[in-house]
Order: sequence, then C-alpha cells, then structure tokens
Amino acid sequence: MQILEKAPAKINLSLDVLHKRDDGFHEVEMVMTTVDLADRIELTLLEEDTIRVESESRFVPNDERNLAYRAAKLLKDTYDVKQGVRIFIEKNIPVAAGLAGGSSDAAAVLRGVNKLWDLNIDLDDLADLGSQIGSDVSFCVYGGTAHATGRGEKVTQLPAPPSCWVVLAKPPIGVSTQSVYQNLKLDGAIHPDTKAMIQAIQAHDFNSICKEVGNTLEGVTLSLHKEVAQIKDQMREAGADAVLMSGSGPTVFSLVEQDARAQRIYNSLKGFCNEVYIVRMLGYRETT
Ligand SMILES: C[C@](O)(CO)[C@H](O)COP(=O)(O)OP(=O)(O)OC[C@H]1O[C@@H](n2ccc(N)nc2=O)[C@H](O)[C@@H]1O
Ligand SMILES: Nc1ncnc2c1ncn2[C@@H]1O[C@H](COP(=O)(O)OP(=O)(O)OP(=O)(O)O)[C@@H](O)[C@H]1O
Repeated sequence: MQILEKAPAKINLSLDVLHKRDDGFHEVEMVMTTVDLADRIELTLLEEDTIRVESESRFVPNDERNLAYRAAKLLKDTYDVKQGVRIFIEKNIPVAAGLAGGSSDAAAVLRGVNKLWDLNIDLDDLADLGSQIGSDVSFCVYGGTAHATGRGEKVTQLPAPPSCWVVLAKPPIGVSTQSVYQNLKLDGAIHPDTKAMIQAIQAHDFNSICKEVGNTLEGVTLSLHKEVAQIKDQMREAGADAVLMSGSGPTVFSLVEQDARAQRIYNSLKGFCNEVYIVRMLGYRETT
C-alpha cells in the first residue's frame, strides 16, 4: 500500500515576538499561510517493524534526525504500532530557509501514516502531537491560513486571503532559527499589528494585507546577512506590492497581484540568486 502526501511551504505574513518564556522559547503571534511550493512525500507500508527515510537531497538527513522520521516514530511509540513505513521525500522546498520545509514534511507524515496504519486520529490530535516535533508542525498539519500563538502551536484557522503571486528568493546561506531567536533584542524591535492583519484577511483586502506585513525577526537576520536586504530592495524596485522575510529567514517573499510584475521580479532576481520561485498563494486548507 502506498500513500502520497503534499507538504507545502509556509510564509509568515506577520510574525510578532512578544517575550521570552521561562522554557527558553518565545511567545509569538503569527499569521501564516501556505504557498504552492511543496515537497512530495511517498509513504509505503512495511510489514517489518522499521522506519526508513530516503531522499535524493544531499541537504536532509536520512536517519532519526529527519523530522519526517520523528513524526513516524512519534505515532509508532504513542499508538504502539508494529508495522513500519518507508518514507521517500522529494525535496523541492529549500532547506533551512524559513519556509518550514522540515515541519511540513513531518506534518505530511503524520497525516499520511495515520491513514497508512489505519489509526483514525483526528486532525486536532495530530496537530497536538506535531507540536512535540517543532513549533511550526501544528500549523503545517492543517495548512491553509491561520493565526498561531503560544510558541506557534496554538492554531486558529483564518479565511484564505485573496489569491496572488508569491515570488520567493533564497540567498545561498542557511539560517539557524535558534540563533536568530537568541540574537533578538526585544528592546526597540519592530512589532507588526497582528489584529490589523487578521482584519485585512477577513475583509479580503489585498492592499491592507500588503500594508500590514511585518516580522520581528527580520531585523536580526538583516543585520547578519546583507544579501537579505539586497533582495528586498530589488523586489521593491521591480514593483512588488509587499516584501518581507519569511520566518527566521533568509528567504524573502513578495506578494504581487499582476502576472507581468511577478514575472519582472522573478527575472530581475534570477541572475542574482539561484533559488527563485514564482508560485501561487494557496491560502486554503487542502487537508481533511
Ligand atoms: C521562525 C518560525 O519558523 C516562524 O514560523 C518558528 O517560530 C520556528 O519554528 P520551528 O522551526 O518549528 O522551531 P522549533 O524547532 O520549535 O525551535 C527551534 C528553536 O527556535 C527557538 N524558538 C522557536 C519557536 C519559538 N516560539 N521560540 C523560540 O525561541 C528555540 O530556540 C528553539 O530551540
Ligand atoms: N525533512 C526535512 N527537510 C528539511 N530539513 C530537515 C528535515 N528534517 C530535518 N531537517 C533539518 O532541519 C533543519 C531546518 O530545516 P528546515 O528546512 O525545516 O528549516 P526552516 O525552513 O528554516 O524551518 P522553519 O521555517 O520552521 O524555521 C535543517 O538543518 C535540516 O538538516
């Protein structure tokens, strides 16, 4: 038996960091949405008691360090499953990019293995379990558009924003989420207006969404990597409606309404940056 699951990347339309908590994590308030750049996860039932991870990407581990492996192991241990699974990851989302690629793979494995092993766990319980793997996994279990609080694991669904083009550009550097949070100085940091972003989404108002994008972590990554600022400038000059770094970076995204402008931004970055993508915002849940 084989199951295919799509694991889409996310962008943070807004990301506010409120304070550092006693457990070392930061209390955040975010608005996240999925875009049509996705890994493809192929799950094959194994009768023997084993979890195998395979991928052609040289950037992801093929062992228990892989978040996809951890997701299958968590379900296996929690529900005392004796069967196994082979997980093949077709990696299309750039790694360590701020696009939650690993988290989305883990979420896809939770959804897919739930079916493969016939566990009948509902989506809310899968999302709860996912938070043990990483802060972004709960959101990725649902996909779509959501307001996320706590350390990111408390997820409330929002309507889909008006669909638009999203141009993504990742400079050739990897960024550690942990070090970005560690380097954040909350005194004087920028705080987006999450409430205004939610209202803009609820009103289906593209211009207001563009006005309200903001990310408290952006200043940290910008100060460490000048390439991020260069990409932002270039996207603005080429006519983006909104420009922001996603998550802890270093990927920068622009939101664009007009096809021709999206293409112009893509073309202007292509020679300068190897990893550039032009995709649609998904915005709605594809999971059931
Ligand atoms: C930057 C974002 O991607 C935005 O969506 C998330 O906040 C990070 O989510 P993630 O990659 O799933 O993060 P985790 O794997 O849970 O944590 C990685 C590291 O980031 C820091 N971290 C993460 C989330 C959070 N709310 N506060 C933190 O301080 C912690 O040092 C943690 O050790
Ligand atoms: N399935 C996976 N795909 C990508 N990276 C993985 C995976 N499993 C483990 N990793 C490890 O996780 C680290 C972060 O990768 P990932 O691509 O998820 O980062 P990210 O997009 O910055 O995440 P986030 O936006 O959630 O902070 C990498 O160093 C990688 O080795």
